[in-house]
Amino acid sequence: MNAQIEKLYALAQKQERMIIGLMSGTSLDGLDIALCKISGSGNNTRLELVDFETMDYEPQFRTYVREVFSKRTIDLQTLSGVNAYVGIVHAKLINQALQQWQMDASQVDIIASHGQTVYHAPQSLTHDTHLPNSTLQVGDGDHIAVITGIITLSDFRQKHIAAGGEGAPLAAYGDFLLFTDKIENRILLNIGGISNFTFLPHKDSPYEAYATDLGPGNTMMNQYMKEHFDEEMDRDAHVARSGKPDQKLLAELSKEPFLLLDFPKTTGPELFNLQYLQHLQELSGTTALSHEDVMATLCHFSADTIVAAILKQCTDLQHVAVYISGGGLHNPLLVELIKDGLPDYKITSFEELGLNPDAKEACLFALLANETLVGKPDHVNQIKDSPAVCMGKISLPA
Ligand SMILES: Nc1ncnc2c1ncn2[C@@H]1O[C@H](COP(=O)(O)OP(=O)(O)OP(=O)(O)O)[C@@H](O)[C@H]1O
Ligand SMILES: CC(=O)N[C@H]1[C@@H]2OC[C@@H](O2)[C@@H](O)[C@@H]1O[C@H](C)C(=O)O
Repeated sequence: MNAQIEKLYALAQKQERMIIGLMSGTSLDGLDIALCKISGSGNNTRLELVDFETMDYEPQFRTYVREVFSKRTIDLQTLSGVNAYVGIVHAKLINQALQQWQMDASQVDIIASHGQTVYHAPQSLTHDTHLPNSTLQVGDGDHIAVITGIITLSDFRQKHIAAGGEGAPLAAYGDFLLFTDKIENRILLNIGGISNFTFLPHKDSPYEAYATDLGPGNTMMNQYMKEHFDEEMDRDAHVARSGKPDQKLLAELSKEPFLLLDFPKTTGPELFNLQYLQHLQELSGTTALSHEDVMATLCHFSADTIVAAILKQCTDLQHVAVYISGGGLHNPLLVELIKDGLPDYKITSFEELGLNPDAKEACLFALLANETLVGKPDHVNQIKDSPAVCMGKISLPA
């Protein structure tokens, strides 16, 4: 037997595994690296976050990725290069993190790599019924396996689509197994570039768990800050706080058909971007707004979308608690507006559930890899409209 396959077989039989989960989101700020100790599988999964680091990207990384990021027309040579380049950069950052943690690659069993989404194209975006739902993550797993010397699982979203999903959000799989409660109906709200939530009804509830994207989280605010202030983000909402939301633009933004679709659904910056904003400013006669007022409007738009979605899911439920993770948790205005819109619900940081909110998504991929190695697809057969499958492709270091 190939020694690497033998190793994989042995890993699947261990009591517990050290798995590195990786996530790189739309904001392109850095690579989230979560070192997780995982035992069991399914409802018996135990996940301990041993170490976590966000390794910052060099500006050159952002420049290369932005050349192909959520654009309909790109240079194929660049895409091909970026696929390998992202894998190589991620592998080197893992090696650096291991050095920082004074660990040897031999102490890590598996790497679970999300890669970098460069295009997400559900049919709700393309309106093309001949082409299937599709999504593209770059950062090839073979490069990661060869450079780190660690068996790598990657490209998790393709199986989800192959089995009938949209390739996202995958959060429900981990959230359902780790955070379902006996009494509380939980909303695990993640505010990344795009906002999404997992609805976790309490254990005896007749309702089903599911995860759905909601709309923009930080992405439009980030894009606007980059374009007009040459900043990666509106740190602590200074700019948005100094402006006033414009009701005409807000009303135009709120007409977006995606917002009216039933849950679950998915989206990305392919829809919510600056060209889209410009178009709606023209439609609403608000092109003369100050940059500060546009930022205030975008922050309100993200908050309103999130509040409306939570109310839509939870209005008839009791014991609802909302746990927030993702970078949006650090935007004080956004969180304030969400709290104002949901005065009757418990709203708190996801940290209360015992896991670092910034590490949540990277941990998810570690858990998904663990399920692929030792779980069973029917561990997750109670998630609405999401196929019960194990995900990820296997790359061997040699
Ligand atoms: N102090 C802060 N003030 C305002 N916004 C912040 C702050 N800290 C983080 N953010 C926002 O959070 C973003 C990073 O969030 P996160 O890491 O969850 O995004 P992501 O991983 O790129 O998202 P996704 O996984 O959805 O693509 C930043 O780009 C910024 O918009
Ligand atoms: C296609 C893609 O990369 N989607 C991401 C993105 O970032 C947030 C939201 O949009 C979510 O749908 C998803 O990531 C998380 C980890 C998920 O799949 O649950």
